[in-house]
Amino acid sequence: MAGSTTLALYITISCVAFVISKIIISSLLYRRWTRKHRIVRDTLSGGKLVILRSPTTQSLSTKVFMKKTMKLSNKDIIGSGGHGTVYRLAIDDTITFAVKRLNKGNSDRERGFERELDAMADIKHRNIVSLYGYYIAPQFNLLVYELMPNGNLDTLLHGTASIAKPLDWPTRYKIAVGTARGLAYLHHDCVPHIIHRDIKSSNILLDHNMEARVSDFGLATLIKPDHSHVSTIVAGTFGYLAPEYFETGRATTKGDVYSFGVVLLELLTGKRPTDESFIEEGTKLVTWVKGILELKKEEHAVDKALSCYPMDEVKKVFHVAEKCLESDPLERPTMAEVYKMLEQVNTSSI
Ligand SMILES: Nc1ncnc2c1ncn2[C@@H]1O[C@H](COP(=O)(O)OP(=O)(O)OP(=O)(O)O)[C@@H](O)[C@H]1O
Repeated sequence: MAGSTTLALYITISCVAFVISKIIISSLLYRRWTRKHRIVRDTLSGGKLVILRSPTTQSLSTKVFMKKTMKLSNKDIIGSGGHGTVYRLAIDDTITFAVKRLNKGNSDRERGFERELDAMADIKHRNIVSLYGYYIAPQFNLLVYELMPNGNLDTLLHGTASIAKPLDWPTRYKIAVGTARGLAYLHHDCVPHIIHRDIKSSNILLDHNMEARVSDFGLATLIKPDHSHVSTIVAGTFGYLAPEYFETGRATTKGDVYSFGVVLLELLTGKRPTDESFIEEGTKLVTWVKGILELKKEEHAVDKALSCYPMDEVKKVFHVAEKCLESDPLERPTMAEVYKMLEQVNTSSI
């Protein structure tokens, strides 16, 4: 009898200790979270604004932020995509943000929003666009990013008259290395690892220094090490998707490597992956370049807008792209290897 009373006592003490430790751990985690974030409830719109603590947001008045955000209009639009509209938000002469607005009512967008938050909240890297905060309201959600003054790579490479002069080779090379560095960080250094799933030139933004920043994590997948993600729908952008993705629907880091290979070809050739001339000829950028590389005639594929470039470097970058674009994903290098190979193309310029 005494034995069973002692046992009951032990079980009770263990349960109480377990519950207390859970409460302590939860409150410590909450305190850590609130130290990193600043939460403001906006009673007018019924929304919740979360500003992530950073040197840029330190002096930011949330009242001013909300007031200016609510006044955003069509004249402030800097871009739009499948997941929302992006506005330029100027708080004052020194503080500007890019605000992505996602309308509610579409569950895909909701999922995109949550994925983007999960994927981005803790990432701080020189080649990834920083998230400064977010706003959740009944009618719409907002993501607040650092503003990239030089826009996106797609416009810089393929845009029309508004672009003053074509990108020179050192800038293209720097963008290639920076993007590879950012992607290698997502694949290998983030916990959990992140598959971007929508690498394309319009998702590579340029800062004031023409340093590449990977953006748009709307389709990103968080994966545990050594696992790949299986999705039931084919997502991503036509022209950039790895061939195996159409068959398996499986998003893998090697799928991102393939898409990055397509971006390298855009930088080298100045052509879009779905250029009209390819469609007319029943081919595509990847097939066209592979044919030229087999003949060892790289100079025929180089962007005509590049007036002066070191042929040996260009050839090496074509070679890296070729490896990224292997049909068999197992033959493709990892993003860390791609970054290393690119870095070695010109050791003096980085
Ligand atoms: N932080 C930013 N700074 C400057 N411009 C930005 C920023 N974020 C997005 N943009 C601009 O807004 C455009 C739209 O961005 P968004 O991520 O919504 O869509 P997308 O990548 O073009 O298309 P999709 O979402 O369909 O893949 C970008 O191409 C870019 O030009």
